[in-house]
Amino acid sequence: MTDPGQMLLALDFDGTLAPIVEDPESAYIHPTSLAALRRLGPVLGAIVIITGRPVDQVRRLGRFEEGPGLEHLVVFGQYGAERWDAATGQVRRPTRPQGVSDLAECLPAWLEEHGASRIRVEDKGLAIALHTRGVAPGLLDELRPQIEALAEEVGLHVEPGRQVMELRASGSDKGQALRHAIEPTQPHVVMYAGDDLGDLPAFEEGLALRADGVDVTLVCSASAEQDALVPLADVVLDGPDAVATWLSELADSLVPV
Ligand SMILES: O=P(O)(O)OC[C@H]1O[C@H](O[C@H]2O[C@H](CO)[C@@H](O)[C@H](O)[C@H]2O)[C@H](O)[C@@H](O)[C@@H]1O
Repeated sequence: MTDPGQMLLALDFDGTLAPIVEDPESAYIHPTSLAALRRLGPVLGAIVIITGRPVDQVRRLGRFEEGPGLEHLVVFGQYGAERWDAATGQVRRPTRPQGVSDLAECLPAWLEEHGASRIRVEDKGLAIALHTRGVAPGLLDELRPQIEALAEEVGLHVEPGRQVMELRASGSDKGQALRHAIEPTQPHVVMYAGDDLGDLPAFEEGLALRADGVDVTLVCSASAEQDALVPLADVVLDGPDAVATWLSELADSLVPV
């Protein structure tokens, strides 16, 4: 069996470690996943979270610092633009792009003008997310051409997700984040789990690593909402509950009792 010290476990947050809920502020990590990660932390070569969330938010919702085991966790936030290293406490947080400030200024009037004031706005500093869960399902798809035009006007691009569209600067994605994550340890085994379109670049990076001889397992946290990762996945699990069971079984198999 491969030495667990040669393994890297990379995980998306929303829809994979945390169940999808209406309010993004209360999407806490699944307790069983957290318990499994605390057991795996001391034995695996590396555990990284690669998320669209800001690092500060995912640190709070992930409860990683409320107990032992994850002292070496690294979180790549905002699709890799931000990075937090638990071991050093260092945070890389770029300044807010001008386009995001411009967007924040014109967005309330734009939403009003497009009959879309029900859309919930999440300002993430480096990006602005437009959410319709629970308020206006389908509205983002209807307005997609107009949202793309707005993004272009302020020099941003659209990152679509599960009942969300984020307007953010180009220059980072989860594939690049995964590449950066493996650099320090050059693991022989890489496991990546995700659920949404934003995870596709990481899956593609996983396939490239596999072609280079790395033992890669791609895990899809499946939902009725998004199936884009299914054809590329080695393992398809039924959402965050099943991911929690998978992580517990991984811990049972790798961590000495
Ligand atoms: O890369 P991720 O960790 O998956 O983050 C992607 C976005 O997830 C969040 O939105 C999603 O989860 C919400 C809470 O469950 C849900 O209400 C929403 O419909 C989902 O799209 C988050 O709010 C975004 O900022 C993240 O970028």
